[in-house]
Amino acid sequence: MGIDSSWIIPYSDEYEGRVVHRRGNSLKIYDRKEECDDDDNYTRNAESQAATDQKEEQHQRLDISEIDLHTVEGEESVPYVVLVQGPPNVGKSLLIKSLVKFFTKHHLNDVRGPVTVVSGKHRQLQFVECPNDVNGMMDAAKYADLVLLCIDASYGFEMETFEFLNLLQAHGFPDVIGVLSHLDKIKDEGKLLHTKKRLSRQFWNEIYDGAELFYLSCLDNGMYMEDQIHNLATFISVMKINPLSWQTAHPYLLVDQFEDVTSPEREHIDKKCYRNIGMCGYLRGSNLKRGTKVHIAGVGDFPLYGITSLADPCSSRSAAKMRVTDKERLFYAPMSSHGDLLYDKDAEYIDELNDLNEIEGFRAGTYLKLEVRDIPFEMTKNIDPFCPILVGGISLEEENIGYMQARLKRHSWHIKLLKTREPIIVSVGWRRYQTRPIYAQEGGGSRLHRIHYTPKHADCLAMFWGPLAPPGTGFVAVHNLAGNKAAFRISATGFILDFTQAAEIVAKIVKKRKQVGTPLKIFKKTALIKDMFTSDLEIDWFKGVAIQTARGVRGNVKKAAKKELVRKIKNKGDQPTERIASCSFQHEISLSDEVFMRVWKQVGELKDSLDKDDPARRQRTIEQRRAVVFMDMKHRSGNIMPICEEYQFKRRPKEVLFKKEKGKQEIPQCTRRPKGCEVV
Ligand SMILES: Nc1nc2c(ncn2[C@@H]2O[C@H](COP(=O)(O)OP(=O)(O)OP(=O)(O)O)[C@@H](O)[C@H]2O)c(=O)[nH]1
Repeated sequence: MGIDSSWIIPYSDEYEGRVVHRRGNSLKIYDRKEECDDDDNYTRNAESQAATDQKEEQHQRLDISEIDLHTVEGEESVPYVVLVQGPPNVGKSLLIKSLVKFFTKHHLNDVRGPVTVVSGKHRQLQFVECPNDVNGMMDAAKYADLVLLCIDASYGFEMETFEFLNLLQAHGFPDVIGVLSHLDKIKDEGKLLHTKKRLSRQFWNEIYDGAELFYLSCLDNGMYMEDQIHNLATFISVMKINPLSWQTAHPYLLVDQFEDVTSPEREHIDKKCYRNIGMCGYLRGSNLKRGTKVHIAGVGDFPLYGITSLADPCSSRSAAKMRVTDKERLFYAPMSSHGDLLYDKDAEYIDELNDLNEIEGFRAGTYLKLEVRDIPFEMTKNIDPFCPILVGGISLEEENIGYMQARLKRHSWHIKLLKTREPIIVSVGWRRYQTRPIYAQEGGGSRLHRIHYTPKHADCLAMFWGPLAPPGTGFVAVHNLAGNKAAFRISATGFILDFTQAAEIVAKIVKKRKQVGTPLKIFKKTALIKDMFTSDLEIDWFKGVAIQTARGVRGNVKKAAKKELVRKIKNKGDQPTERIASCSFQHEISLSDEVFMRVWKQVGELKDSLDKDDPARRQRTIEQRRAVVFMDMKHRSGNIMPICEEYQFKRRPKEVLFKKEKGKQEIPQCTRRPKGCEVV
């Protein structure tokens, strides 16, 4: 099957240090122009490269006999989240199935939700397939301990990979291992070696020099070859995994079992009633203290109604207390219908609840069931086992809502500049929500000049209203969440600077304004101007400031006009004689002239009245082509609208996919492969 040519971009020159190249129906991203040329000449160099590559491959193959899977001491019992990420059809599910088969000898039909396996005496691994929608990718970048970045070698790097790397950069960079799949599709030996070399060089350029990269070169009975999986599995079983600072500072759960426990009577009366839910998962990061509020990604902030400590369903130590067969002990994937240990009071394993140390709270590593009440029905209606649920604990400080000052840089692959007050969706901390920032640049002194658009290649300040996040927290901004868009979806990245002095910052932001006045009386080159100032005091402040008429006659403000003179001119004693400025001009002006003065004016409140309005009205104010469907969360989250999983977008017309810059070159908007397409 060929590629639909409508989404293919034409050949483009260097772009962000890379070359995007179209050859026939295939489209690839190269690190450097030479690589692009190299690719054409690969056959000439193939023989000479073959020897070098074979050596590299030999180095890469691990001597597994030297590694003992069960001798790693002192590791925590909480499973590491191994996120398998990659563009559609790259082989993510197949990789998880092959790894699960290697560790447990079980065959997994579908990869739904997290799959936990015991990989050794001291290590459990939880495999999660990263969804391809932006919401799922944003959350995954926050909970991943290790990322297996899958790249289709027969196609090359795709947009999803670059988007995900940007998300990782903003949320802290966990360990990343590259996995090249579909190598068996490249039949020519020379081309295969050349592709391996080119992709590994590109991968190292993106991650770091010498980053681990594994090759999966053929299938055996519909699964990856066992010896190749053995190498990868062995490596992830023993490698040191470093937790991220945001993760260690917060308690969080990746839900591997979800229950709707609303009473059927309540549901019968009102189908759209608020629901009570139970969520199970390993407590990660820091301890969970009583009274901690949690944020359910995409839904909102909720207090915890109940916390129950359960036996670890995938540990050889506690498995005896659960009703599982011996075989299932090393394998736990309730959403994939394996080891479905439904919560049972008799089997409940409670030691840490009544005697819970109030100061310490629930320890990280404990398997918990969290009960949350009054959740909007949309959450249970839209639940998707392929999209894992992230539940993050929030500190008291993060419960508040206010102004934040951030430093932001537009991503140079995003075609448009970001416009002040245009709604964007930010992913910061555990949350993702829509806000309407004001962009500014440092002006003279302590002044901040409001700018209408973000600079093209430089960073700027962004002030926005939202749930507070600690200074230094990274964030990502996107304009829309549509999965079918061809364009690069990350609009900007940045980090929070401060929120404590928000009110002062707001007072400092100024914008350019034109004050307009009209002549009251003209005495040759001097004129009395009305309607430009609000008081005589203001006229005093603006003494000497340049003014101009619409015809271009320049002048400046002199002083407030004398009261007797104004009274005489107006000829009505009771009319106000204030706010009339005496101004001098280069030439005589006429009574029909309009006089302008350019001033800096305080922006005032950042949060405009729209933020307080109901969701329906707010929705109407957003550009029509981006019709975001919000949950009605007004009563719970004040004036912040959380983003739910359910979105509807109108397709952008095809012609907008190409934008000409300076009338010269077309900027590539699409290197995303439509699902199901094959390279010919
Ligand atoms: N020939 C070959 N086929 C592969 C390879 N890896 C995966 N496939 C096939 O590609 C197809 C898609 O694989 P999946 O594992 O479902 O891919 P995925 O990334 O999970 O796809 P999505 O869930 O749609 O994003 C399956 O038919 C696999 O058998 C490979 O290395 N070589």
